[in-house]
Amino acid sequence: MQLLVNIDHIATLRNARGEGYPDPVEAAEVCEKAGAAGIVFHLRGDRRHIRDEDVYRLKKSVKGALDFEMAATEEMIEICNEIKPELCTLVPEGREELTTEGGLDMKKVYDDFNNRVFPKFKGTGIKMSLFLDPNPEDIKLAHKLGADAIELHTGVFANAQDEHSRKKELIRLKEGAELIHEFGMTVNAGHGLNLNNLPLLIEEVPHLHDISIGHALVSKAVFWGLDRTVKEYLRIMDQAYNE
Ligand SMILES: CC(=O)[C@@H](O)[C@H](O)COP(=O)(O)O
Ligand SMILES: NCC(=O)COP(=O)(O)O
Repeated sequence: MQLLVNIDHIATLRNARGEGYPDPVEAAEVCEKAGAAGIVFHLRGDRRHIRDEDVYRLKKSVKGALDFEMAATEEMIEICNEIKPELCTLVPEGREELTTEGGLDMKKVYDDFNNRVFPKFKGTGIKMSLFLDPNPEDIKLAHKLGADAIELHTGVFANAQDEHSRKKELIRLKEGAELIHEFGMTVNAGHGLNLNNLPLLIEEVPHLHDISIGHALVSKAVFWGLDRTVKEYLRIMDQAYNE
């Protein structure tokens, strides 16, 4: 299991004043030095945070895993194929949304992904991941499509308002992870994770590989600094895993 830090919101802060700081590439360097295994970014169609030049600079600078999150548009496919990250995570993207609101609906996207999207990545060496809710039907279709990995959407678990709904979603995530693993795909997870909910996820959900965390980690770093914050995430991941 490894921590990948999403640096989108370093760019949000930079863009708020149109200055060149804080620099997401410098943030990525600090996170890797603190022990993160890699970096995640979401290049959105509206470029609200990460911009094209960040992506090219990240490609040059990041030493560990690079996870390129994107909508499956022709524009993004072209940039991703040029960058050749280790992992490409396809996510649904709504222009008006504040953040990604759910996983891909595989029934809706299957034909398009099968006929248009996946063929464009064939032979590139880029591993393909799909951002999904823990629905068995979606996971089965992702396997049929030939995905290498599934990133389980942990937002419902993270935002659960009461113990009952949190436990219910944890069971779905656990069963989802087991199914993904049975199919031989890598189990990744992310969205809305923080220092409070992460230990429970790790204790209950098996086979986790990449855990990607952005907004809460960057927010905590405003007070603690990135180095201390990344090290604290790594410490609690280690503790929860070994409990
Ligand atoms: C796929 C996912 O859960 C998040 O990485 C999300 O795509 C991040 O996007 P924002 O950073 O714009 O919220
Ligand atoms: N894929 C999830 C991610 O990169 C970070 O999501 P969040 O922690 O910003 O919600």
